[in-house]
Amino acid sequence: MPTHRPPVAGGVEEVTFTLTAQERDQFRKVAAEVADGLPHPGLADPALLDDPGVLADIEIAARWLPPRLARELSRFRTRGNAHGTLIVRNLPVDDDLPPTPADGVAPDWARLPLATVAQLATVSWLGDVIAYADEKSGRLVQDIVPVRGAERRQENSGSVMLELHTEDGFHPFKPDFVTLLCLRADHERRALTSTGAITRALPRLSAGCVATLRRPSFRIRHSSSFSGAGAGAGVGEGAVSMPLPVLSGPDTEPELTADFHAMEADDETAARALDELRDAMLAVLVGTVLDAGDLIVVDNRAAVHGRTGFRPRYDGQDRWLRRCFAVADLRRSRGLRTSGSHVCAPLPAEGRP
Ligand SMILES: O=C(O)CCC(=O)C(=O)O
Ligand SMILES: [Fe+2]
Repeated sequence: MPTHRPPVAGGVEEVTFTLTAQERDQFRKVAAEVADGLPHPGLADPALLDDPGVLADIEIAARWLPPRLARELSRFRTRGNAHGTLIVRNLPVDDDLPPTPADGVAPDWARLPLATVAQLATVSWLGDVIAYADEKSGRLVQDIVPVRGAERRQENSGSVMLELHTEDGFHPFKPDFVTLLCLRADHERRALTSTGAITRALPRLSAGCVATLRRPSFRIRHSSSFSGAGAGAGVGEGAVSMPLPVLSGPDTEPELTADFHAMEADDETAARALDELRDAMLAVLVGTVLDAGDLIVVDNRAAVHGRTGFRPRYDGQDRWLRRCFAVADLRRSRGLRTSGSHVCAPLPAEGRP
């Protein structure tokens, strides 16, 4: 069960970048031009967008993004910031939105050409897009909506508080960046997307806690979304990762892999260290309600993210985000992908490629 109290909204102003109306129109023009040329003939499955020609066209068009935005994205990719989070407001999205899909899957990405191209163009400044065959059918751009019956799940289809987590922390090729583009806020604007950065939590941790978190004494249960409908023949629900450290890398700016719902500690000391980390994270958490056209980028190595609870109505106007991941180096996952594809095959049974 989720255990954290909601963050106080705010604290994100210093990492928020808002496009002017003129910049949004410029971006809209670039995205619309690419979108008009899609889908390319011969796409294996237009729903997946997993086509090198399409992605190359989007990447080239992304060179014409408003320069202020390109500079922000480039700076965030190379240097990061204190919150491990960048919020971009006022991105172009499609005016004529279909109803929020009740089953969690939009009819076809081509129904949302502007939002899709705008998100992929933004992502191309962060790295290479990546997806996983055993999660959301391997779609490069995934729909995140509340699903009836899944309310209490610790997944993005739920609507109770979603516990702080590293995205797909159990996966050897987990995303380096998670992007969430909002198409619709929840009715009451209660859903706060929250992030907690390790560099801000670190000064609150005891030396003993840090030393323990650097031991490979933690395992992450595979997300249940990795074994749901449409999943491949991977290890599935119930599988756990290899033992992992929570912290790795440089002393002052370590990398973080944590999940306060799905992470298991191997012993009492490790369990206490994880509790201490959670308390420290709660003290530094920042949160924001995403509105239509807002995109949050989380550096998945620097920060954990989660979401407060909200009340879906299942009336076609529910909260709707679209998610897309990037990695700094796609080649590392070559053993799990067929040539030209950005989608990783299901993990083999031992949980390693
Ligand atoms: O709904 C949100 O704001 C966050 C969802 C989330 O963690 C995800 O889709 O990875
Ligand atoms: Fe997430």
